[in-house]
Amino acid sequence: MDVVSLDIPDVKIIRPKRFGDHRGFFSETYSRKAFEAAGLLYDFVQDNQSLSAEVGTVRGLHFQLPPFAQDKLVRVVKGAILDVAVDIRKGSPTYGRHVSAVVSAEEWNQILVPIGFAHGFCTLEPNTEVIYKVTNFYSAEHDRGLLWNDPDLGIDWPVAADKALLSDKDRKQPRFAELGDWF
Ligand SMILES: Cc1cn([C@H]2C[C@H](O)[C@@H](COP(=O)(O)OP(=O)(O)O[C@H]3O[C@@H](C)C(=O)[C@@H](O)[C@H]3O)O2)c(=O)[nH]c1=O
Repeated sequence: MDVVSLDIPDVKIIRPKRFGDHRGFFSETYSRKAFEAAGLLYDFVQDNQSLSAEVGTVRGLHFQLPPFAQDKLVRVVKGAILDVAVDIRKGSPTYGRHVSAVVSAEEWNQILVPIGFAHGFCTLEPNTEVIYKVTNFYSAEHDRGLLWNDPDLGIDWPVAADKALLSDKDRKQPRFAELGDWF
């Protein structure tokens, strides 16, 4: 398993080994042992999967408030996404900044987005399936978001605002300037 830190080093790209043969391949997509050996201590409690039919589907930017805040380990089993993590840790030297990375079935990479980041992605291929592990249970009351294309965040999304496919909720998320002091 390879681990590479992004420009905000708490966000990491992980690439599990893949063993290919004439049948296809085998891969341990998550191993607590391998994570712990790399110094990554996470207690994942829930697995999620989403399918996005259209290219240019944007989900995000999302996070849950304490005590239901979640670390997320995100991978793609079909298609590709541009994944984005925004640092919302007040007092962090990179507060308000973000990192992004293409995560895809082809690359077989994963992105680790820790607590204190708002997370979102845009699909780059049709019928993209994203699977991710989280370290806390879903809580609708603690579910929060930020407006995906808030100019204050300056995220270079691969889709125009008038073409992006969004949930009703995500179309009207609050601006970064309205963000509370949660992390
Ligand atoms: C996230 C989530 C949603 N749901 C339900 C609530 C709702 O009825 C339906 C769809 O929820 P959403 O519209 O929030 O789904 P979605 O927009 O895909 O939300 C996800 O976006 C990405 C970017 C993340 O980072 C995830 O943590 C999650 O917030 O599924 C659960 O039951 N459990 C969950 O863990």
